[in-house]
Amino acid sequence: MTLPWPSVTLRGILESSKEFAKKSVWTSLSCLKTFHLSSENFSLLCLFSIKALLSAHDTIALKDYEPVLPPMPEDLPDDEEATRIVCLVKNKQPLGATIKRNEITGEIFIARVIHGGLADRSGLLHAGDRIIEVNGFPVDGMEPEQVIQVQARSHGTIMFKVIPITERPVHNQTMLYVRAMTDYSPQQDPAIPCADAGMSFRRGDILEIVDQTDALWWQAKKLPSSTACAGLIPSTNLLKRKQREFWWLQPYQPHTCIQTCECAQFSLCSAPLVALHYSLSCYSALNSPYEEVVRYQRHPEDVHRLIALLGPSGVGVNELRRRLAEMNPNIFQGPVPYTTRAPRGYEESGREYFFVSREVFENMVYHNRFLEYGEHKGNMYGTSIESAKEVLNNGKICVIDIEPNALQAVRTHELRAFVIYVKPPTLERLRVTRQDSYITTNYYVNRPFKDEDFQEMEEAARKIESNYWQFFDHVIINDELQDSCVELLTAVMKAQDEPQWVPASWIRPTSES
Ligand SMILES: Nc1ncnc2c1ncn2[C@@H]1O[C@H](COP(=O)(O)OP(=O)(O)OP(=O)(O)O)[C@@H](O)[C@H]1O
Repeated sequence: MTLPWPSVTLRGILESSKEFAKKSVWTSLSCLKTFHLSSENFSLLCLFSIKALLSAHDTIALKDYEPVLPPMPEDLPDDEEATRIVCLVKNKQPLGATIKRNEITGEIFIARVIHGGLADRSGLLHAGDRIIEVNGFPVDGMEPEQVIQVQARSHGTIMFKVIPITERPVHNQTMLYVRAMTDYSPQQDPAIPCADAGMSFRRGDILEIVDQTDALWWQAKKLPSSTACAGLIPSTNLLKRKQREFWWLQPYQPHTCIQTCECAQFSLCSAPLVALHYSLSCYSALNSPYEEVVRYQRHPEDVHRLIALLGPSGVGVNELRRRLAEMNPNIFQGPVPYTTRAPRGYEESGREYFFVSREVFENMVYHNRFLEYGEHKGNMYGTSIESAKEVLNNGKICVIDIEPNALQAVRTHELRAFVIYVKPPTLERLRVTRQDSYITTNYYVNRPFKDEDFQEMEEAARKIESNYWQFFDHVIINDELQDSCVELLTAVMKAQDEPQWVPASWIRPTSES
């Protein structure tokens, strides 16, 4: 689709090319004179330059440029500067603007112009402009849907007569990048001004917010972005409001489609607020539907980022962590855990475990010094923040496995965890790959996998994904063990050496922190 050109512009191209040719000739001549070339060379070069310029001019002048725009209307009103005629070339792309009607006066206005869309790129239509005519049809008093029909009927070009907004508000847009903490589908949102102009996203997606001028509807692009055109998404405040309403009004029903809304991308701006389904299962999604992020690359002299592995029981988190440590124990290391059990003969405090009394352990729990802790056969076990930091301060890469409830404790400024989710492959692939593997459960140590184990693993994975997907920096499907080890090593090195999106609060204070 080509850019919409106002009719004056094509003519302008021809005029400016002639002007350019003239100017270039004079510039060339004066330059050559300045360099005191011999009169013979000077006249030769002049000849070449003139020939080339004239030939370029002739080529441009002989060409027919498509499409041919309609002539400008002759009956333009006297107060001409008050109105503007805008001709856009129609193609399959939507116009990239929404309209609204003043319910008292019946006047039609441009409600918003979508960033990077056709109207925006023309630079000729702006939010607040009043539309008087579309293709010669006066639109005052029409319903927005009727206006859409008028513009939909036109072929080739579409002409708007508008009264430009007198004082366009100046918005100093600051670039904002966020990680979506919830799913959103404009097609399931009856409140969106125009579903076709909306942009869907999933938890964990990185969004570039290109326009926050509207308090309710922001414009954003999903990264990495292949499109120039932004889409509408609910603002933080709007999502929070909907989440609160939904929280009070409805029992949790996953993925309920309440109502679908059809509308062309040129539609009424305001719509009634209807309670929506958003994933509310995660506490932090309720706190903030978007997490502000920044691009962060670890400085080679900084401590490494913590690597946190997470997955359903039996998927192979320990196996992968063990193999990674074996690859190079000088680089990869786990933190030394704490326990209240008595040391065995060969064990040394600070090597296998830190052996501490229950009183000391409970004191550490009280002061939030554990990333995770639990009780097993009457003894307490736990991984402390200090143990992880000690590995990192020694210049090594600390690799730990965590339960989902430790996510908040590791996603901090001091540990800067890179979270890797280990996902089971399909049931068929589990049956094939785990034929010679053994599982340890609450009741058995090392017994062969059964089909029920695989089903439980799949079910646990579904729950983890539906609640925590937004926190995963990388996902490994643990199918063939060897491939997973290679993928893990690659991801771990990328986390340390390549730029990553991290919460902005890790780098600088934010309004949320
Ligand atoms: N890709 C794989 N192919 C075959 N066997 C695997 C694979 N990954 C792990 N295993 C095996 O599956 C078994 C369970 O793995 P592991 O103990 O690492 O699970 P886990 O995720 O740490 O579970 P838990 O948290 O319950 O300890 C082990 O015998 C391990 O060798």
